[in-house]
Amino acid sequence: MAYSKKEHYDEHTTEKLIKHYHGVLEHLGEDPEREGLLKTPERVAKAMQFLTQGYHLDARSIIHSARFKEEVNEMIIVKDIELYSMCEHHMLPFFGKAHIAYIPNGWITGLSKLARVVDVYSRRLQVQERLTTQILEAIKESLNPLGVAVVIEAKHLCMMMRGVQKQNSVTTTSAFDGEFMKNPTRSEFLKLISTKLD
Ligand SMILES: Nc1nc2c(ncn2[C@@H]2O[C@H](COP(=O)(O)OP(=O)(O)OP(=O)(O)O)[C@@H](O)[C@H]2O)c(=O)[nH]1
Ligand SMILES: [Zn+2]
Repeated sequence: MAYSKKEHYDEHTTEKLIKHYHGVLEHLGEDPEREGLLKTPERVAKAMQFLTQGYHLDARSIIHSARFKEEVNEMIIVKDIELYSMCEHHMLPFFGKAHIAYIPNGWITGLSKLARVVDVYSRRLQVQERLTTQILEAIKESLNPLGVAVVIEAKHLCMMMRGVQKQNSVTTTSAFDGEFMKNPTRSEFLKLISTKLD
């Protein structure tokens, strides 16, 4: 699949979504013809395509586009990668941070590519657990590292704005592979992601 940095708006999809969101506004008791809402179906159609653009991106080709041979055997961590996703149950946002680490085995990748991989899988309808393991699997398959670790901390609007209405709960999910299955390596990673940079 081609890897493009452009926002993805498909004309045909936009036209179809506009009709649906026009209907949604009506069903919610709004007047889609009032001035403030005239362009809303089109705006929402484009916003939703932006927020789900991950379906058109391929994480493995992103990593392969900046994969370098390098004899490094130390843990590489990129932490506090902000993410915005949407829960597949309510189509409401969940947002937070991802922390990624890997121990290379001959190959490294561009640091920004790890953040792009987070976007590839977060810009879809998701559950946080699957998002976490998909990121791990893409790094594992593309770099064949000695170990990979992914931790995601997120707040879910479906638990804040509606439903149980809990404003302060944070969900943490994690996935570990290879060296990170061993306690000392995992502990070092968890310690390093909990320290703050000033
Ligand atoms: N495991 C998991 N659950 C999620 C995630 N995002 C939302 N949920 C949960 O998905 C569940 C869906 O439960 P349902 O009982 O079918 O839906 P609901 O009646 O709207 O549930 P409430 O949110 O409890 O009102 C809820 O418990 C949500 O909190 C996620 O990323 N992972
Ligand atoms: Zn939800």
